Amino acid sequence: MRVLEKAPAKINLSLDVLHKREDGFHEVEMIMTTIDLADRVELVDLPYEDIRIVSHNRFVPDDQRNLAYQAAKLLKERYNIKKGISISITKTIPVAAGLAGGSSDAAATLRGLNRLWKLGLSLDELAQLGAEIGSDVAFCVYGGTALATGRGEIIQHINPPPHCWVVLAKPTIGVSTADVYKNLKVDSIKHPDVRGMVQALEAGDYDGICDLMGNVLESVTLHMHPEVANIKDQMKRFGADAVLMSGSGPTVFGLVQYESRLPRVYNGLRGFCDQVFAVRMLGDVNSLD
Ligand SMILES: C[C@](O)(CO)[C@H](O)COP(=O)(O)OP(=O)(O)OC[C@H]1O[C@@H](n2ccc(N)nc2=O)[C@H](O)[C@@H]1O
Ligand SMILES: Nc1ncnc2c1ncn2[C@@H]1O[C@H](COP(=O)(O)OP(=O)(O)OP(=O)(O)O)[C@@H](O)[C@H]1O
Repeated sequence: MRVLEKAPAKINLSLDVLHKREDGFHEVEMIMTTIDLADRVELVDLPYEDIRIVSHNRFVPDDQRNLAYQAAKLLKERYNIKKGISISITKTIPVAAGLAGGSSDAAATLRGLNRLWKLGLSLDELAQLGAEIGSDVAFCVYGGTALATGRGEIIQHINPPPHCWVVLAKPTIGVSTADVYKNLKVDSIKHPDVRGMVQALEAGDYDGICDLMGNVLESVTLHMHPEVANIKDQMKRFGADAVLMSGSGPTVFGLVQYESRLPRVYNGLRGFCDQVFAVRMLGDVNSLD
């Protein structure tokens, strides 16, 4: 049998860090939403007991380092599944970009294997398993729009952002999430108004959302890679309504309300960056169906 799952990227409309925890992780408060930039995960039964990763992207590991591999292994062990699986990942989401590509592939693998192996698990149960793989995986299991707290695994669904376009530009550098958190100076953070962002989303207030966008990890990544700040400036100059770095970066995204403005932002960025995308928000929780 064969199962196909879409694995969309996320952006962080707001990302705050409250403090460093005893377990080494950081306590966060962030707003995440899925966008229509997605990998494709295809799951096919194998006639022998093994987990095989097939990917034609040279930056994607094809062994136990792959988060999709870890998702399959976790389900096999937890539910004593004596079956083999081939996981083909067609990447569209740039790797190590702050867009949760690997996490979304893992989440898609959890959803897909739940169907293929008829495990009957709820999304909440899959999200709990996902949290064992990585902090962003729980959100990616549901998709949609959410307030994420804890180390990112406690998910509260909220209203999707109003209809708009998202332009993304990824510089050629890759960024290590662990390095960014390690270099964050927790005591000198200027905190974004995450709860205000929840209210703006609940009210469908596009201008409010634009005004309240903020990400405390920017200070670290922009310091390490000044070209990210340059891309932010260019995106603003070309007419995006609001511009922010996603997650630990280095991808920068800009919101554009009117389609008539999109070509100027998109084409302007193409002069600076190899990887530029213009996509829709997919912020509705049912967008994975
Ligand atoms: C930056 C974000 O992508 C924003 O959505 C997430 O906070 C990171 O999520 P992720 O990549 O799934 O993170 P994980 O794979 O769980 O952790 C990678 C590393 O980032 C650091 N980390 C991650 C999440 C968190 N709340 N605090 C941390 O300090 C830890 O050093 C950890 O070893
Ligand atoms: N399925 C996968 N796709 C891409 N990278 C993967 C995958 N599985 C494991 N990885 C490893 O994870 C690293 C980070 O890749 P990923 O694209 O998930 O980063 P990210 O978008 O910054 O994640 P996040 O936003 O959750 O911090 C890569 O360098 C790669 O070695």
